[in-house]
Amino acid sequence: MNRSNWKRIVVKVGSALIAPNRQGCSSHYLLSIAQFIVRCRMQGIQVVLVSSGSVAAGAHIFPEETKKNIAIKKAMAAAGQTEMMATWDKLFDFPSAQVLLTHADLRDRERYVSIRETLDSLLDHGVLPIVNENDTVTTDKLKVGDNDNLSAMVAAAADADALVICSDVDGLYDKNPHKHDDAKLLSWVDKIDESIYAMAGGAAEDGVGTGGMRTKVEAAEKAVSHGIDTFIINGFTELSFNLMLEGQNPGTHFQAHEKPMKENVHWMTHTSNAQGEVVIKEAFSDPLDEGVESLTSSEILDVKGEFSVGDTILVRREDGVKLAKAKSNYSSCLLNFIANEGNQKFASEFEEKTGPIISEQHIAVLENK
Ligand SMILES: Nc1ncnc2c1ncn2[C@@H]1O[C@H](COP(=O)(O)OP(=O)(O)O)[C@@H](O)[C@H]1O
Ligand SMILES: N[C@@H](CCC(=O)OP(=O)(O)O)C(=O)O
Repeated sequence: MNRSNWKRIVVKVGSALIAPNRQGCSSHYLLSIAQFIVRCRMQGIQVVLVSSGSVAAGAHIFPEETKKNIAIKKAMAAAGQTEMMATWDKLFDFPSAQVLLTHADLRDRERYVSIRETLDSLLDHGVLPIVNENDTVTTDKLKVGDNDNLSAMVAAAADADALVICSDVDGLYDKNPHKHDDAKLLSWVDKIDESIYAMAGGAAEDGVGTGGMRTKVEAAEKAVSHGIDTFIINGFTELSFNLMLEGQNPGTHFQAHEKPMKENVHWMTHTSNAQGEVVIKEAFSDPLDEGVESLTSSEILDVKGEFSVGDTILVRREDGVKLAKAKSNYSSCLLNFIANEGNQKFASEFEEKTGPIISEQHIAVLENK
């Protein structure tokens, strides 16, 4: 494991580590993680901490029967966030900073750049950013939903060299080690495909956490395509961190792509959320790779969702294959109007003046065609 080029890393810590019995936060398992962070900083490696645990920390404040209510769950998070931050802050003799984000922040290009600038400022002044999802304001449309994927988006925004995801198992196994005694640890993954996802299974089963091994693989896929080495390690054992500091891999190492995606293409592919989609004629799809100006309203069969100029949309082929994600230069309302066959004369003149439907500067052609 080549750790020599690490200048900045992101460490993700799940609920089970910071609120192990869901009766508030405990630093019991955090001491070795805090020591790892301190020793990284002493070696000149900047660290961003992504910490779950606010919901788990706040859970005991609310009656058991109310905990399924989403508004109560958000209140739990708000109440627990203070305790989560305080639990971490008292372990360090340097300042920490609360960074609360939603997916709405990360998928907005202007805010994404602003987040990067703030993280750079904090890190350059020796402050430890402690990132969590801003559960108080999230909705189904605005949230990332799990801190595994959030940590990968933060690692991309921070342009980190490595992402270390702390789990309650040693890493990714070929099947769930809690259900199969013969499960074998994968110490190295150089290609994340359906076979890897099949090993990870479904969503988390522990209640207050929201990740699971699948979201960790999703996070790894996002990070490695940005050129970020990703590790899943056992956060409960000090040995994991000692081995990491010695340049050894204690868990599962997902190899960073040698040729990472261009930054804006990665953002469009893995962070930006499509607010709607256009369905195009099957016969058309090939020239999409030859230039976006060839996509005109005459090729559009359907416009789905409501979106504005500048929003990200999905370009889907008639047979359902996702072709690209791109910034739309037209609103859904206008596209519906010009895609209507009765308006073709107006449409061609309008498009001639206004320009291509999707932006050539902000497009990610999707590989899973
Ligand atoms: N193939 C697998 N390898 C490792 N863990 C797996 C696998 N499939 C499912 N799991 C489950 O995923 C859990 C780890 O994810 P999660 O529940 O989010 O906990 P944490 O966030 O604390 O790591 C493991 O405890 C295990 O029960
Ligand atoms: N914002 C939430 C994150 C929940 C979450 O992702 O939990 P986990 O799967 O344990 O990392 C919280 O602080 O509880």
